[in-house]
Amino acid sequence: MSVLDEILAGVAADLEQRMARTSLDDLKAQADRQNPALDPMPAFRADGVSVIAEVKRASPSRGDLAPIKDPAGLAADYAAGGAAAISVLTEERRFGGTLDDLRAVRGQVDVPVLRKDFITTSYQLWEARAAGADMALLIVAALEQNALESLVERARSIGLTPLVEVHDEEEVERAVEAGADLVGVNARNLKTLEVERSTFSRLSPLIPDGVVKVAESGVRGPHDVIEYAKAGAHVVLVGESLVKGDDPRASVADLVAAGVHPALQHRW
Ligand SMILES: O=C(O)c1ccccc1NCC(=O)[C@H](O)[C@H](O)COP(=O)(O)O
Repeated sequence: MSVLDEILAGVAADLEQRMARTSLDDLKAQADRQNPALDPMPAFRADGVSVIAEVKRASPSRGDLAPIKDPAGLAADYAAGGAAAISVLTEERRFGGTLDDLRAVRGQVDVPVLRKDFITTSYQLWEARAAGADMALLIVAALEQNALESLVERARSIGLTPLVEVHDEEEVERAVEAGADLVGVNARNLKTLEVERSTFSRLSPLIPDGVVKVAESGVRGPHDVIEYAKAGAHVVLVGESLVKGDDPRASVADLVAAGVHPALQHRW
């Protein structure tokens, strides 16, 4: 079984339990009580490289990263440093996240919040909106094309901006076919879990003009922001280096400052 299949099996088992506890109608009622979702796209399309800063406790590739006792406080630091959005990993078994983390972050920051999880059902999209998310991750490798297309449509219909994640050429084609206007190239190979930053520069030219390109994984510091941006990234998504650093606010500010480097003025 691949790592992705193992993660998906655990996610499906946990989802079954939540579905037994909370009906879809209840989730929809909770979603109705939320403020309207925030649109991240204007900030992502603005000058400079936007930073999505991630709340990430652990990962399959690295094990425990940081205990993060106060996810809302961490998110507030990220936002104060200039993050355009906050990503919250809500997968429990391998990443140590929860939907409660997302609720706490939502209550603390005014920037858009991404539910980063392994979403295969519209129920999970409703959970995301009910917890206050503005965006939801859809991983092409985890979805048949029909399911991908219907989840992109469903996400939008409930106000969520879908971030459609790809790892190779075929997945780029599928994301475009599904009508994605926010595409994340994840440099982490799902088979080996190794980060290969060159994946972004290889796939970036295949993503049509007008689509916002997100470089996911492997940003160690400002230098990687500049390199991803030179290869066409409008947004970078950063987890490990931020949660392991001493000063998340300053670290995000350094990444944001790198994204307005004079060498990057050609981007849109
Ligand atoms: O991080 C992992 O080990 C991982 C393994 C399998 C699927 C997804 C995984 N990570 C999720 C992410 O996409 C990253 O958290 C995100 O891109 C940030 O990456 P990084 O800055 O390298 O922590």
